[in-house]
Amino acid sequence: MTAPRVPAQPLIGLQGVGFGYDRRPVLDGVTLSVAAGTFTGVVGPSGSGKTSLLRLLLGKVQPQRGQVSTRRDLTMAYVPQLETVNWNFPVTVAECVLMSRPQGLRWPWASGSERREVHDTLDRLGIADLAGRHIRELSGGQQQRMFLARALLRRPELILLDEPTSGVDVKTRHEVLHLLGELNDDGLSIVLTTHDLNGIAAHLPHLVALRTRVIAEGTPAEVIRPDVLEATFGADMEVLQHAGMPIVVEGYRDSRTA
Ligand SMILES: Nc1ncnc2c1ncn2[C@@H]1O[C@H](COP(=O)(O)OP(=O)(O)OP(=O)(O)O)[C@@H](O)[C@H]1O
Repeated sequence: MTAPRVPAQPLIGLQGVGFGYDRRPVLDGVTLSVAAGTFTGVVGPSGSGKTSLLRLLLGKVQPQRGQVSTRRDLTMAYVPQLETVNWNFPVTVAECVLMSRPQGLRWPWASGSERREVHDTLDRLGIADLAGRHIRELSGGQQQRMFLARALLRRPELILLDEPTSGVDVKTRHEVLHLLGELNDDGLSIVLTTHDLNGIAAHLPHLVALRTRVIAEGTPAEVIRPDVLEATFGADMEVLQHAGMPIVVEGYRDSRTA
């Protein structure tokens, strides 16, 4: 006889969360749960509250209404939007990655095992040969990988990425997505935000459409639908099906009736 399955406690649960920076609500009545081993994409227009949601999950800001329950001892790491980073900071890739350690060690003082760990992480992300480069001299895709390396060095169970593929080319976007898929297969839980419905969202197992509230949640087939997209982005979009995957055609009706 098999034991009854007890649903695993979520890593983080949001119940009826309301949040705003001033009196205007940025998030309202948001109920969500991040389960172990899941890979979730949060989609929504600019200003819909995606970054604020990540900050709530991280515990950087507190809800004004409702509750955020985080499993005790949960280790999280955050990969910021690249535009928010100060690239003039005079450090190499290896130093920048090493500085993510809680003790924030600079390279000259790193032990052999710390150097090896940095090298192995950079190697896994395919940028070990860039370890000695100044961070300003990296391409967008390389910068993204360096921040992923920084996050992974903290050995998180959950990683939160804010727009991880904005400003990178199609090939890099595929590589980043593939890499995240591999990390998720290895057990890492992932939440990312994206504007990119066709290039990213359609390829993820689970999506949340956000516009102040959760408009819809589910598989890409359940979320990437004209009614959900209209309610989320306020725009008329047609959705085609190709090889079992939704493809969004933006401005379809507008261009026909123009
Ligand atoms: N520190 C802040 N102080 C005041 N208002 C803020 C602050 N950060 C964000 N906001 C406002 O809160 C709203 C939601 O912002 P948030 O960054 O969460 O949206 P987003 O969906 O991540 O947007 P984007 O896709 O453009 O990054 C926006 O209207 C924004 O101007």
